[in-house]
Amino acid sequence: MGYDGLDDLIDAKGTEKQSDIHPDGGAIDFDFSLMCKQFSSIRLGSSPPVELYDGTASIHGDSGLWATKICREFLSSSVGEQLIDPDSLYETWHILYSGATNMDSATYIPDTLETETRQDLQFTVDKPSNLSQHGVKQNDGLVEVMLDQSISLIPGLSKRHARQLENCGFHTSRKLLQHFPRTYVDLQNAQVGIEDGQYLIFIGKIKSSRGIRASYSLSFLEVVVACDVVDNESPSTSRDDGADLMSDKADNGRKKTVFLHLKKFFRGTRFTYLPFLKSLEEKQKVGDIVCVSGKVRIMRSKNHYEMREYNMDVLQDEKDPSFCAQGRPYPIYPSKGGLSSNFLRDVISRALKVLPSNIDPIPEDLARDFGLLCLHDAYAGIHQPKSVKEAELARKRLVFDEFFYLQLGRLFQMLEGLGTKVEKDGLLDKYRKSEFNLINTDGWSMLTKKFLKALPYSLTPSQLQAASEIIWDLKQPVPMNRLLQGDVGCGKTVVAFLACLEVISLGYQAAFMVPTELLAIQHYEQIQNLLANMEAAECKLSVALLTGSTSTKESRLIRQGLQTGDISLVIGTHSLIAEKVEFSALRIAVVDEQHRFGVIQRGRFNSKLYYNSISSKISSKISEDSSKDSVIMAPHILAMSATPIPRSLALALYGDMSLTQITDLPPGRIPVETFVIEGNEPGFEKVYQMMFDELEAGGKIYLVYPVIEQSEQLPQLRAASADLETISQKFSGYNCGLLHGKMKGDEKSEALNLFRSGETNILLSTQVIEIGVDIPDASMMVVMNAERFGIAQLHQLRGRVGRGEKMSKCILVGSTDSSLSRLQVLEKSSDGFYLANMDLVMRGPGDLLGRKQSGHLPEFPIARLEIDGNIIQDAHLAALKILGDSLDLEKYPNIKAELSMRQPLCLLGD
Ligand SMILES: Nc1ncnc2c1ncn2[C@@H]1O[C@H](COP(=O)(O)OP(=O)(O)OP(=O)(O)O)[C@@H](O)[C@H]1O
Repeated sequence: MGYDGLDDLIDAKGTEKQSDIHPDGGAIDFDFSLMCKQFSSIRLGSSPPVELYDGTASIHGDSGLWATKICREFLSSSVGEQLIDPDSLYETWHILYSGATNMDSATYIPDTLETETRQDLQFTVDKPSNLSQHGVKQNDGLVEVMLDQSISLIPGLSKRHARQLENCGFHTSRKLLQHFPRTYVDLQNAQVGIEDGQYLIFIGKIKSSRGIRASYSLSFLEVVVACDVVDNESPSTSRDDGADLMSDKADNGRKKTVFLHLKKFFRGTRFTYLPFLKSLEEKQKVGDIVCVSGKVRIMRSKNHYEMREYNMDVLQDEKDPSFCAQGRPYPIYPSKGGLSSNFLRDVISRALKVLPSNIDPIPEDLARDFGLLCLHDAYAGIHQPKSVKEAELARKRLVFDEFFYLQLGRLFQMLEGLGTKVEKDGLLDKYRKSEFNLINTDGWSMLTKKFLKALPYSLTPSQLQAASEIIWDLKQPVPMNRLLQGDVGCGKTVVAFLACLEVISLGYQAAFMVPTELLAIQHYEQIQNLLANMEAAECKLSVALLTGSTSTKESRLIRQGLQTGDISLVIGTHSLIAEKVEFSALRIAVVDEQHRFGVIQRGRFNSKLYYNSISSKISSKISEDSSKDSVIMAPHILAMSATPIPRSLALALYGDMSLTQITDLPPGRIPVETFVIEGNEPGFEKVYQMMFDELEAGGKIYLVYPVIEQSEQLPQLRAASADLETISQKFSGYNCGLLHGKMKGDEKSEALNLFRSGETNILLSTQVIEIGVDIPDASMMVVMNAERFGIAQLHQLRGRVGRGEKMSKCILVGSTDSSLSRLQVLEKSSDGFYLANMDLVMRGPGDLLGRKQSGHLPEFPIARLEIDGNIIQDAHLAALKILGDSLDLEKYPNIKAELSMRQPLCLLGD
């Protein structure tokens, strides 16, 4: 045959068949069964293992035996088997062996690495001294777990390998264990049939185990497992009598035996030596019943299958093989920085094997109360689940942790800002009281009561309740941090005004920050009108408007007024948080449409106002009647959100806030009639006709466009500026106006005022009107290219009409037929919370909140806000429970340590 021996044959095969270098990187992919046909000394199936390399044994025999002996002793000695990955036996052996023989660094190249990294990534041996560091150390009662120790301490990882993992962001075991499977493939029982590339699970008997030297620097272990499976092709098959484990008497005639060739490859000269290969072989005991799962590849010989990516468990006698062979999820990981899914699975499984069971900082009883797995089981369950249910339970626990530490961090930070236990308990109490049922205006100041009386309408029960809740909060010795939510047009502004008046009546100041100048002007005019209704002269307050367009002279005067305390209420844009603006006695800051401001901005706003209000207060020594406590108190914050945010999202974004919801609408509101129409020629004809009818009936129309100017890139989008002429011609008897974000401040308010007064009948606008614009007699809205907007955004836009008592219409013009179905949800519902939830589920939080705000959402590696709403509520309750029990977390040192490790506090931005 032209070969001197088997060594020579394998070496020659390795070099000859370059195409056989596996694309995964370097492992030689020769078909061992084919070779058996050529070289009769190798036999498969029931044949006993063949001592292939006796010749080399004489060269290294002594040191090999010595090393194997030490290796065995080493395993049974102090290090303890539980800390050693059975698969790393060869590596442990290597340490000892290399000490004796002083060989080059040994390497193991898992055949699971992607090509580009495969050459660089190598498993070598852990120093035994390191192994002991993987246990749990008791340190002053603190469980110092391995989770945050360096990745290099995972047994069997070479320095290079650890470095590569670190470069990909896996600095610690925690990082690695939190690299969650992207998906699970359905591992099926092989009895259903075997096809190339399938993930299957088998029960079989080990027939042989061979460590084979393939070349001077490459070796591999091949374990052959015989399994009985149903023969779908022929009714009767000759069977190997050793492989009848899965036989079912009824099926006896239709079974066949298949042979699995489980292969692991090793690169490195020292892995080609006999003692090492022997030690590999010995780990797999011929005759053992095993459960093997992984991906099968068909070999050239019939009924022979190769598996390079596999798990193998030896079954104990008492285990029911059929149970073990049940299908289960098989994790597939997202590859990262060139580390393949298979490689990551290998390393994660090593990390799991040394993961101590008592790593959970959360007390057992709390975990039980919320139906959670312990942390150890959760990591095991997510990475190596036995069932989909187990994976789901594990996921639930890990999602809970993400939310829990976020909530805990936020609440903890809030508590840290408070002085006394009474204040802290009071704050926690507030969070616990999700329902505040008391409507009580008795405690309100005279000024607030007069304002209430002078309103041209009565507040709805829900508005009254919200105002009661907020005003009650204002009287507490703790700064309020509250989010006021409600559907479009429910009347949040007036509730916020009531809160402002309450603090003003006590001699303090209020600031009202809104995201656009238009809205600032509108609010300013609205409060002036409402105050004008009040009879008593002493009720005349000094109110100022401060925006980017305020002249330098005027803004200097306003700043002076704020500093001296002459101005009681200032309404403005983010100019209010400019460094130069100082307050004399700021007591409440209202942040309207607060999700338009980034969290960082909000934080800056809070702390700035706090600082300024203290500094100016102390220096000017005004408000003699204020108690010392109130001097050092931060201002109350009332945030308002017009986009109804599902509670889960609100907790994630504003976990540090108490929530108040206005759940009803002012009386007499008629739901806006909504139509979805395709934007083709007949569609537009219909739309124009409806517009004519509306104008004839004395209505006012908003025409909303996705863009200002026509663009060459997106010619299908209708543009506001470009359409002005067309629409003006079409509706020649009526006046058309234009409003968009690129116009100057005064141009914008003029356009809006003309529309408000009725001089303009049709206002062509971009989505700039989405926020807060309140023109009660606007009765129709047409949204062009409506599919470009999110559901929640369209609901907001639609909320600009139907604010009076007139029946209003909203027409959503979709560009294509296929875009209509998504829009139709708006035809059916006018409930903002329902629609926000739909948007959350359909498009995720990013689209619901818009890019700016969603950029401030904390990162959740595993949680999905759209489906994990219940878990975040549980986490919120659990955080309250823990803090209620120990305000400074001293009773829960492990939780405190974990909290600081996760660093959720910086997410607050303040
Ligand atoms: N109880 C009420 N009865 C009648 N009208 C009311 C009542 N409360 C508020 N309004 C009026 O309803 C309109 C909408 O109020 P407001 O602008 O405060 O709503 P909003 O909740 O801020 O809505 P949006 O989020 O759309 O800005 C205003 O014209 C306001 O005067």
